[in-house]
Amino acid sequence: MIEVEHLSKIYGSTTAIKDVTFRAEPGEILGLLGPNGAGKTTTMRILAGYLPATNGEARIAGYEVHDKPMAVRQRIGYLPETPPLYLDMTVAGYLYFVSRIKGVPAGDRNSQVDWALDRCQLLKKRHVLIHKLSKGFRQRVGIAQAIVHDPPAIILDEPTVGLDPRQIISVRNLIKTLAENKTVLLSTHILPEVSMTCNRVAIINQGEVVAVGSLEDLMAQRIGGTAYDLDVQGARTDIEGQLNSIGGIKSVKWLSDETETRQQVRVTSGLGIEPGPQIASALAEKDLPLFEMRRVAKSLEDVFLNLTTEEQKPTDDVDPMEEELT
Ligand SMILES: Nc1ncnc2c1ncn2[C@@H]1O[C@H](COP(=O)(O)OP(=O)(O)OP(=O)(O)O)[C@@H](O)[C@H]1O
Repeated sequence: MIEVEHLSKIYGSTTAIKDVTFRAEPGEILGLLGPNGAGKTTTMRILAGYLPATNGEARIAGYEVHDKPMAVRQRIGYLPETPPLYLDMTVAGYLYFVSRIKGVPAGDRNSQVDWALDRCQLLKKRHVLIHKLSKGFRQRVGIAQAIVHDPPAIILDEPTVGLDPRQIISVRNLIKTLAENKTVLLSTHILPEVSMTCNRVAIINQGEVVAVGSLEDLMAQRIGGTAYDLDVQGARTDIEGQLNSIGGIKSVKWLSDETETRQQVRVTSGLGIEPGPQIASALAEKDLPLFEMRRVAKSLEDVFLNLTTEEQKPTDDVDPMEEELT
């Protein structure tokens, strides 16, 4: 339903996005996750037909956004970061106005407005002036204007930014109900938004998509390695020698002072390698007493930091977990 292929946008000397490729299917909420300036808004504006791409293709329901702008506009609903609201209009008046602009036939406008008000739980606010609404309700009006013509694809730029926690929950729930029979693409720079709302994620950094997949897949692919924290007694050279004798160990990092008799050490394995049993037996082989061995869970936050900071790292071999240690 939403397809982006090798999309690039260059503003003067700034490459805002480069070779961006992803797709989202009906019933899916795809999160476009990236830090500020990553290129999320640029990608969405191109998809919504507000901005021409420099290269590549973007299609909505099979229609190329540049070649078929009218067909695309009928099939897409777009909520920009700042919703384009007319504050002196009533909620229903504004939605009626938007439905007219979006080409809803005159005879269908009232029913479409009622439908959008109902979907966004705004029926009780229909006669209220928009400037009297709270930020959360204004965001609902912003979403209602995006869906008033019942498009199959919805694009939401940072839909919960600036809302209080209760409003965030309510807007997230609304987005989930919308996705039951539509395709939703939403951008965010915060990871919890993705884990709470989205089925899949495309992580974008410095204009490039660095990973696409379900959260579970990304966790498995990107952090296939395993880390253990050990509390072991003995000389560092003996401990290190035994740990490095195990195949697939990527790094051995000391967490305690060398002078201590018991050493705290973090051992990290390479992708797809589970070193737990060998660690225990390698240390036992040299009579190095192991007091504690704890598997360190890596979170989605680690994956995000790893993916979005890769270019600033000195080498590819750096353990993503080192960031939390330094
Ligand atoms: N009109 C413009 N002219 C020049 N550079 C621009 C323009 N719009 C965006 N950029 C640059 O393109 C890059 C991507 O910006 P974009 O707004 O798409 O990122 P973003 O991920 O949406 O970030 P944010 O969450 O801060 O809006 C940034 O380096 C930005 O400075």
